[in-house]
Amino acid sequence: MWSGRTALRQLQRIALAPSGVTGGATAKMQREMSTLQRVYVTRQIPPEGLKILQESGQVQFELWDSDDVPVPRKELLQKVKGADGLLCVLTEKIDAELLDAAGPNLKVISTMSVGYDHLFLQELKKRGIRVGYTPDVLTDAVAELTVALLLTTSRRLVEATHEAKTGGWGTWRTLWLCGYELANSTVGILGLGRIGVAIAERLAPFKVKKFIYTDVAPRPELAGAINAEYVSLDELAKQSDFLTVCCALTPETREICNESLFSKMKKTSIFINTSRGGVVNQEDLYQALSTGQIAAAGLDVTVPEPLPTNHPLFTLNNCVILPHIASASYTTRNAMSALAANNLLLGLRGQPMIKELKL
Ligand SMILES: O=C(O)C(=O)CO
Repeated sequence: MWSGRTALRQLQRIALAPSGVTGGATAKMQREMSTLQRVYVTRQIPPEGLKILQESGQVQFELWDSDDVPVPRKELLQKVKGADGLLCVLTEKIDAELLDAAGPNLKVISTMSVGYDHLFLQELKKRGIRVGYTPDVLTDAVAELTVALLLTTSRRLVEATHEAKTGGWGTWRTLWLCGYELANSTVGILGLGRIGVAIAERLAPFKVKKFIYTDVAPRPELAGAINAEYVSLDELAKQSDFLTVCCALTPETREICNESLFSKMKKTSIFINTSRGGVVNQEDLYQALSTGQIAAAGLDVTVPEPLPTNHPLFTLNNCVILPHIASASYTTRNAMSALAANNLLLGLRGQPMIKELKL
């Protein structure tokens, strides 16, 4: 095992070398490296996580040294061969094909995300592969962004700045660019977890009248903190002035926001989604928005991502679309990176991870 600054610098050089290049490692160092566990990192992750891996003295890792494009699937399948661990982000499908390509050494997957719909959990369970993920550290950032998106959508900020910039700003008008306010409103949360609670805590000071939520079962331990009432999905749709989706994407929640849900919502309701695009039937949402069935929608997530610029949803003034940035603060992305790295190292040492999925 290397120790000291020279070895660390050498390890960093190897870790950060472009694919397949092992810098200027000597034969001795290469022998020592062969005792380190092998890890592939599918993205240039934020520096805190990289530093943890580099300074661990536990792993040698290669990474896809870009944040602008995901690692091509072919390259990924090649690079995971023989790896002990994989640190990935949500753009990589971790399925049977990838696990077959990796082979029997693979013991740990650590995803730098709270969502895990890109992981084929049955396959991972079958093969005894442990999974780390990054809940909690992103709750504040996601809740903040959800509130920002809700206000941007309900108070028509994108339309308003566009009008101001492009000459649409005439005289002060009595009903021009009017939207909907949170005061005295009912806010519905579809899927109550840490993020839903954090959103409600931030919205409460806006004088929301009532919080309601639905989930597979009541969650009194969470709902108590925000005084939220458990209702059916139908009631959630009927009563909510603002309906915010916070559930994970699972077979049960796929396209749960569809024509049936939108048709029960009020014409004045605002729909917000910062969870996963797959929970929404986008054709049904387009219909609901374009026919005035609901007032507006704010989406941070879509199917596919990126949403093609010629997608019909982009033609609507009452639809605000963000490029999946809910957790995108420097603090949070570094915290996610560090947690993903620590989960990986702990998992590879056979110890409990800080945040591990129960498979
Ligand atoms: O972590 C996730 O699951 C995201 O969607 C990005 O923060």
